[in-house]
Amino acid sequence: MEPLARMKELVEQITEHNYYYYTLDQPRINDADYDKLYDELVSLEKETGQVLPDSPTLRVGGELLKGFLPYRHRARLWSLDKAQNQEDLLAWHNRVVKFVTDYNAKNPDAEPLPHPAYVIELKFDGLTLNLTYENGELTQASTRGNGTVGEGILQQVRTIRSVPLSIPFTDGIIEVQGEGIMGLSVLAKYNETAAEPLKNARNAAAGALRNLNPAVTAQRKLDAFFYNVGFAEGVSFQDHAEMQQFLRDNRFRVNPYVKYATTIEEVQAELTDIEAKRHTFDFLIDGAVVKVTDMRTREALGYTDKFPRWAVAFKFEAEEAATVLQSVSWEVGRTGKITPVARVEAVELAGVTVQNCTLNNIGDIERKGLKHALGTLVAIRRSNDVIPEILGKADEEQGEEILFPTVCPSCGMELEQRGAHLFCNNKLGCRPQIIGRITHFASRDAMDIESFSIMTAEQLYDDCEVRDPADLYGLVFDDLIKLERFGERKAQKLLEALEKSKSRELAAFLFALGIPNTGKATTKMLADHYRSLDAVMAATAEELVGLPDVGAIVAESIVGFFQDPVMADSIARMRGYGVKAEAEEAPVVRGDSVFSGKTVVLTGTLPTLSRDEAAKLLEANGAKISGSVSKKTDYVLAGENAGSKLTKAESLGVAVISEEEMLEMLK
Ligand SMILES: NC(=O)c1ccc[n+]([C@@H]2O[C@H](COP(=O)([O-])OP(=O)(O)OC[C@H]3O[C@@H](n4cnc5c(N)ncnc54)[C@H](O)[C@@H]3O)[C@@H](O)[C@H]2O)c1
Ligand SMILES: [Zn+2]
Repeated sequence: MEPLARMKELVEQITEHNYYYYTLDQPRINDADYDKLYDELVSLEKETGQVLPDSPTLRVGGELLKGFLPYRHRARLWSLDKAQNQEDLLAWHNRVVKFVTDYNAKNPDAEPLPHPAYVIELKFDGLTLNLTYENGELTQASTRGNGTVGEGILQQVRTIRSVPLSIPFTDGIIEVQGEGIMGLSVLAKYNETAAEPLKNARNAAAGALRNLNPAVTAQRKLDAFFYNVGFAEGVSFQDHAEMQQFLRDNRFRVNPYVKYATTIEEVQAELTDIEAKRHTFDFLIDGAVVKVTDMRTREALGYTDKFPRWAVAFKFEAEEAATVLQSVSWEVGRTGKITPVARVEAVELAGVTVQNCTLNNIGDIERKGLKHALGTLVAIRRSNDVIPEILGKADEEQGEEILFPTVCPSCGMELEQRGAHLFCNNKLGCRPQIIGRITHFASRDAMDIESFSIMTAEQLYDDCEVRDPADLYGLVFDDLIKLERFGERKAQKLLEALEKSKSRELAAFLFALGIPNTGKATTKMLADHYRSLDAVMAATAEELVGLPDVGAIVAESIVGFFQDPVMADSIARMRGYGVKAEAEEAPVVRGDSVFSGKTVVLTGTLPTLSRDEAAKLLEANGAKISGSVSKKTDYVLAGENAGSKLTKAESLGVAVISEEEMLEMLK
């Protein structure tokens, strides 16, 4: 196709997408695909040296919605130049450095511009807000609109609790800019009871702020972060930090995640760090923004038609895509829970090919409006390190119905619905459940039965009638030797490993049992507290709820588990075979250490100690180890790739120490 014809086509398509995205808050394609079209247009314009008069590359944002009063911003609102990768970022940095060098050479008499230093902020994914304060009173709030004129949404913005209605600065008019957002936990909570669940926090925030009924906006419980003073009478700032301080002093919510860097290498390292942490924030970000800190340099650099030359948005790899939902299968887990697993048409997502997605449970399928979505386009997202999840339908088309099973796909037993989940209760006769339970029982953090794998569990189920972890202890040499791929040595080794496991301590044994809703931290705590299996088994729900990190659901799970005759019988048989499950001897505790009586949380990978070793060492010095960070935490011991616990510690002002510092403190 002729470049010009293709450009016309692209202008038309992008204009249409912009309308759906900016005006209706109902994007029809995902951002990655949109960016591809946009980039193609930009490069064609460069190649041909021509820009069509109605090209979207000339504009910021979109059309105004009728029903809102137009508002003319006192200072223009800009879009941001984009860097898709480190190379783009470096090119931007080089342009800035060159500009500053040339500028200083050309203006020998003026005070030279400083060597560029940068600030890195998160790029919040919500709706741009411009707030106007006159003599200290909030008098107007508007969307970005086309950058010059936006829509007045004062009534809507007033519903955001963190937006100040009046501020200490009362000497004239100022305009501050920020982003209206919906917290991810707020969105999840809203969706729990919503008749129509919201798919995405960005659209939820943008849609609420541009809803003509402020009562709807209020229900969404929005929040906002502010990052810029766009216009101010009689106020000027030397650098970004000073401007931020002004925002804070005037009680605007400024996001705590702000980093300063003096070299581009530091900027690059910071960007990598933010991308790794992106899922630990309770709000959506689609990148990070790098800005020159010095205000005189910003002014000298100036603006293009569309964006400031002193800032660049570093975009993260897309983590959302649309693809066809092909089928749904049902998997039985070790607790009997039935999980729907979706097969989708292969699609590229953040660098990996995705074919399977989780759907969580039947309640989730209904809540996300997916009941009739087979064969249609769905939106998928990769979150953290779990397998991708389906967010909802990607278009209006009706597909075939996803039929929910009434009997177990594996054993045929009738299923029971508990809450949003389906369960197969056939604990003694449902193969995948039993194999899952036995494999978990043998795993490293549990009974640590060496060389045991899921394959071993399958073989033992099929050929030795092992139906319960207790059956493992009844196995003899003659049973094992007849198994495929089992030689004398292997059979002997497994028997020895089983024998050895009988001495595993109580905490490991409790974890091995696989009590629903109880992880390693909880079973360890139970073992430390009760110090005997009989005492744990006799604990009441009331008693359990009084223990750290145990809520009503966990307490009920524990009590219910030990009341189940199948489990009680299994435990009795194991003890009959000689499984001890005794508490570890209480370590000798030093009372005079700095950690004595302190609560410590461990996170990330430590340079020399394993987390367990560090925890033991701290406990021997009188510390209490906890699984979650709160105001009561005294120290967070953080290693590499520390995630949300570190972020939380920083936001609560809890002391963060490294392994080296801990060892120093123990001297
Ligand atoms: N899917 C679609 O149909 C569709 C359509 C249009 C645009 N888009 C997406 O939107 C992007 C373009 O968006 P744009 O021009 O509205 O915005 P932009 O990416 O150019 O970014 C500018 C905006 O970033 C926001 N921002 C967030 N944090 C900030 C910070 N710390 N400092 C400064 N600004 C910050 C501001 O609100 C500002 O208006 C595209 O790349 C595309 O991904 C998607
Ligand atoms: Zn079953």
